[in-house]
Amino acid sequence: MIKGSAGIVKTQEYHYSSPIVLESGETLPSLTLAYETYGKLNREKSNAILVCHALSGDAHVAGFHEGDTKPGWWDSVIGPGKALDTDRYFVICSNVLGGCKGSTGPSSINPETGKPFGAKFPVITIRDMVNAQKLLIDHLGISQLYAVVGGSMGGMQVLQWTVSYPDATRKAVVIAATGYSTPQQIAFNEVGRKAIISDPHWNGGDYYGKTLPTHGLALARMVGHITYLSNESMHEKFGRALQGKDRIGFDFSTDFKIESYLHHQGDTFTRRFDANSYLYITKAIDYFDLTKDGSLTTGLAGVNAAFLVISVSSDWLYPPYQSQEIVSALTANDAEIHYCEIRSNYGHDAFLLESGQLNYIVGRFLSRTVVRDVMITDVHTIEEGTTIAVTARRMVNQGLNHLPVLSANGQLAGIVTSWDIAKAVASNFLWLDEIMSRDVVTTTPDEPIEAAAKRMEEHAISALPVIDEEQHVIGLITADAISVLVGRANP
Ligand SMILES: CC(=O)SCCNC(=O)CCNC(=O)[C@H](O)C(C)(C)COP(=O)(O)OP(=O)(O)OC[C@H]1O[C@@H](n2cnc3c(N)ncnc32)[C@H](O)[C@@H]1OP(=O)(O)O
Ligand SMILES: N[C@@H](CCO)C(=O)O
Repeated sequence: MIKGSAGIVKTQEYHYSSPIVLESGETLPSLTLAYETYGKLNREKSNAILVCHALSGDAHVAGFHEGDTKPGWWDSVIGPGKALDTDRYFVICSNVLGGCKGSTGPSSINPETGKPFGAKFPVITIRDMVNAQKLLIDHLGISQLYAVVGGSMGGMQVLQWTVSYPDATRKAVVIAATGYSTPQQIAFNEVGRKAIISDPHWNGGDYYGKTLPTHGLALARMVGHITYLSNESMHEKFGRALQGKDRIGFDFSTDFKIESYLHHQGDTFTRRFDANSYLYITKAIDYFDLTKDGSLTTGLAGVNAAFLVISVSSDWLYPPYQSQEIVSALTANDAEIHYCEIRSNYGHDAFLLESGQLNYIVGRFLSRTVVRDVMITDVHTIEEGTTIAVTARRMVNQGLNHLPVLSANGQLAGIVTSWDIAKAVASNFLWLDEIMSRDVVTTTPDEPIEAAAKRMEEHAISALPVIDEEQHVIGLITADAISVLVGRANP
């Protein structure tokens, strides 16, 4: 497969000018979201994928800004032929509410005072971030997303989407995330926040246009960055190698490469990130908790999407057991769920680095079509014991070629086709039970579409009832629907 670039992109802005009530009960007077899009929205508006970014990401997820040599932060998985294939999908990414890359956040001007919000910005949550994204998606005229995808805090937003708006996305990809923040995660975030707040230049959050609290922010990033790596990857990358010297200095200057590396990560971060945004976004992460009455199963009870959950073997910040808890909760709720643990030494940041594994796993999940995706759910049925005359009239009036027959307890008992009816009339049969096929070939909602199509071909039939575990008919899939699917390029 030839993998290409999403090309040159520009960040756009969406303005929402009405007040927004936040989860805290506070109100934001208006909202701006910075966003980018890649690929084309199809006519049915059914191929949109929203990418949600992690703590320090932004809307520039793929392609290049004019004149730049470095692509967006997840360019390795977004573009023609990649997992989020921009030849098929319309990919959207927006900077989160509370961020500092074009969306409304603490560094934005408060329209009521004409000054940056600073620490007067209301505390926001992951749910608020998702509500803001929903406004953007509505603005783009998309009633249902094909998928929502994200790693780390992006994965939390994905889960929140499926809970807040159960019918607004068909698929959900949750990578290196959790259903709730643990004390250990909160603890690391609090150390970062304390580092910022203890910097005298933080000045109660009022530092815009003055000296910035870079020292505190760099320290916060250093602590955070350690949690994004793994013990193995640090060994591999740095070992005990010294930085620019042959022997240890017996002083407090930089000795080891790992120290120099962390200083570099801290320093570069302060050039691209706002300290107040760091405070607000880490708070949103800490507050994230989808459990209800202490149970994640209860918290995820209303979801409808098909899920792919991915964890990373060496991630000790969001360890695989947390992804497995999401999987258990979804399984208990009968959700369609696929789980995969990536083998990687990179630690938490593997979701940004393991492009080979991610392209394969996410690409397969996104391009996989199952019966549920194309079945008709508004299925006409008829009861056993009906006369052929009544059945024939029903089929003619509704323009039906296939009619599942139900027993008195609502289970599938047989099927009748217009061809059966024609034969029955010719042979003077009176009752449906005399002519219906009792040995019905069926399918289930999660069967891959290719398997269902093959079965239809083998049995030379043109429709399959879709049944649940209790033999109730929940849909119907026709050969016509499958040929439409095969014939069109976009999902
Ligand atoms: C969704 C989102 O999260 S979006 C934001 C994602 N991006 C970030 O978070 C940026 C911060 N960086 C990271 O998180 C990670 O570094 C990644 C995942 C993006 C990239 O990982 P890698 O490709 O393995 O890069 P690595 O961690 O080795 O860092 C390379 C940098 O460290 C520097 N470096 C390496 N060794 C040393 C050293 N001994 N001393 C000083 N600097 C060093 C390199 O020069 C390079 O600098 P540059 O980034 O300014 O060019
Ligand atoms: N590198 C990621 C880690 C948090 O998931 C970020 O900075 O957003």
